Amino acid sequence: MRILLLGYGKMGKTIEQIALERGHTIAGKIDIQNRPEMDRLGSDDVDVAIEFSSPEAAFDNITYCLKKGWPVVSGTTGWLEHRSEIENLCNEQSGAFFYASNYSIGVNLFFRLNRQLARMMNSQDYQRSMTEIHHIHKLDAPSGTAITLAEGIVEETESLSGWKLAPEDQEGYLQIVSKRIGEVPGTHIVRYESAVDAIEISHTAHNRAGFALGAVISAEWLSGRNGVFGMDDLLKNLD
Ligand SMILES: NC(=O)C1=CN([C@@H]2O[C@H](COP(=O)(O)OP(=O)(O)OC[C@H]3O[C@@H](n4cnc5c(N)ncnc54)[C@H](OP(=O)(O)O)[C@@H]3O)[C@@H](O)[C@H]2O)C=CC1
Ligand SMILES: O=C(O)C1=N[C@H](C(=O)O)C[C@H](O)C1
Repeated sequence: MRILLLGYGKMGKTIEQIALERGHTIAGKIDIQNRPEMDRLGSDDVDVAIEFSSPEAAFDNITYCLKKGWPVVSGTTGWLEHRSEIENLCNEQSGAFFYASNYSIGVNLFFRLNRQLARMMNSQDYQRSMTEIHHIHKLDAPSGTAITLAEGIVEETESLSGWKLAPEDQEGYLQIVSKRIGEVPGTHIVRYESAVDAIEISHTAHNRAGFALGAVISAEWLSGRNGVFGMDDLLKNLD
């Protein structure tokens, strides 16, 4: 496939390496400096755009691609208040849009484990909390992955009605603590604490290769499909 890399930072570069290893070609590498280069690419020059840019840029980038008729795989976090607008545009254009807050297969297994544990703990008297740790360059907090985990816990827990980012803390809300340390690629910890014991589950990314591989596999999977998709569609047969 001819892949347009929209956002050529830490993720864009890792995706390029994995895409080339899997036999794909790169139709363009776009970042903030050379964005006008996209205008020179025609509808037929790109098979799929993989978009990992910034919270401020994602909405315009995805809109641009869908209007151009390019299928889009996006992993940018921190812009999801506009998600339904993008999904509507995709459907209006009969386009293809794939989104995941985290493309790592391990994290998507962790999402399922998290939900199952939350369901088991629903009627148990434990204090629930979450910590996410990322590198100091990250622009958004909490991480998109932490939000997905929190949504899973809130949906499975009758006593919770939402989440709050620390230092905000309110009864009936799951507190998420965001830490920014060095070059940490991404760690998520869910903790249940009682007077007598604690249960903790965690996922630790050792590098960005798992995210990038998942994004390239998603782009391959999206080929020939129209509609709005996510990792649950791709991993349907994983149960
Ligand atoms: N879903 C997932 O699995 C994962 C998601 N992410 C998310 O992906 C996003 C990118 O992460 P990462 O690669 O680490 O970040 P980087 O800051 O390393 O890279 C972002 C890139 O986007 C470019 N960019 C900024 N604005 C625009 C624009 N308007 N048009 C085109 N390109 C633009 C930047 O250009 P310049 O350098 O010139 O500013 C930079 O090259 C983040 O939101 C992050 O949370 C990250 C890892 C995994
Ligand atoms: O910015 C990052 O680096 C990451 N962002 C994603 C998120 O916000 O969850 C995924 C991963 O944790 C790395």
